[in-house]
Amino acid sequence: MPKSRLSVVVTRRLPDAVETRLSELFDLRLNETDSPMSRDALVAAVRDCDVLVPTLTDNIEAGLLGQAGERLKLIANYGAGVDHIDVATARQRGILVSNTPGVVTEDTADMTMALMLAVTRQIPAGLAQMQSGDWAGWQPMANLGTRIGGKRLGILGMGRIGQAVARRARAFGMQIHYHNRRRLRPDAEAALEATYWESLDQMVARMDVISVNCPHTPATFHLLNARRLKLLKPSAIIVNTSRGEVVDENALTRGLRAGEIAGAGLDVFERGRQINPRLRELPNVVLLPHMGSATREGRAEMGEKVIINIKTFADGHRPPDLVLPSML
Ligand SMILES: NC(=O)C1=CN([C@@H]2O[C@H](COP(=O)(O)OP(=O)(O)OC[C@H]3O[C@@H](n4cnc5c(N)ncnc54)[C@H](O)[C@@H]3O)[C@@H](O)[C@H]2O)C=CC1
Ligand SMILES: O=C(O)C(=O)CO
Repeated sequence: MPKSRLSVVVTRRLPDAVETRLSELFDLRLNETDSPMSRDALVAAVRDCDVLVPTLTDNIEAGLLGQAGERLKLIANYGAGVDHIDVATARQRGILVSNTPGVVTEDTADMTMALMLAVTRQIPAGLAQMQSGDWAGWQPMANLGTRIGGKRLGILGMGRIGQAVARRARAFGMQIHYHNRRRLRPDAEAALEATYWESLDQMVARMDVISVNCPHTPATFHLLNARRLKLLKPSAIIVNTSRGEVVDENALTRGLRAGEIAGAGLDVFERGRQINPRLRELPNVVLLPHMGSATREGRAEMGEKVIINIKTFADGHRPPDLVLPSML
């Protein structure tokens, strides 16, 4: 295949095979350091490339897009979430945005279940006993957790990942409930034996576990705010593998400390690495470093999707994973 003249800038290091394939197809520029590009480096990149491949650690905001050169025509995000990209401004400037949905679904749903079990079955506390050598041997009343079988799971955002969580949770014997922007089609709802709640307030008040799986958008920012968090049963736990901004992290921390919420399993945080320090101190909280989709297989497939999106665009067609402002 002849080498396209498209100039592609990738902001972080990607799997070797992905970088190799990109370099075979395009004029590729990599960020050799694998730390997020400085704003100056990003400005230089958008001024002088046809395609930018950012990740969620880049802030592709209106000011940056305002400095983009005429050449920039596609932002092919390496990741499903696009809340770090001003998609509306990109659209106004004639820049397409694509993402990598689907290939992150199953891994992120697996991690959602892992967090749910880690919190309800106190896995970190057990691990700590084994690592410190403090285990006193089996005791009938030690290390008691809560069974998830038979419990009510409320999924906030019943899209790809939400539905994959529902499939897994059903296999664990949980009852599936959900709140979504749009109700699922009756056949999809029936297949998951899922109960739809039009009112998020009513759903959160009745669940044993809440799983946050909607994207971060202006409409979902602090969807679980202080008022809603107060509606939760004191025995309920929250698992968030979507974006930290959907949950008011300070209000969640207060609720956990006050015993108004039983526990939380969090893969994502409202201010990135600036995690509320009080969250770290809580025994009923399991924190992970945004690793929901982090499998070698998934990262390779994300790269393949990026390549397909750029290649399709280079061939004069609409990228298959186009993100439109109306979708957000
Ligand atoms: N922790 C991790 O490593 C990962 C996190 N993610 C996050 O998960 C999010 C969801 O991913 P997918 O399931 O693939 O997306 P999706 O687009 O398939 O599903 C999102 C669902 O949320 C619903 N939704 C949107 N706005 C809503 C609102 N205001 N109220 C109620 N529901 C609303 C949509 O209707 C849709 O059904 C991504 O946007 C990303 O932020 C994705 C991959 C990995
Ligand atoms: O794809 C995403 O949105 C992530 O959060 C990382 O895979």
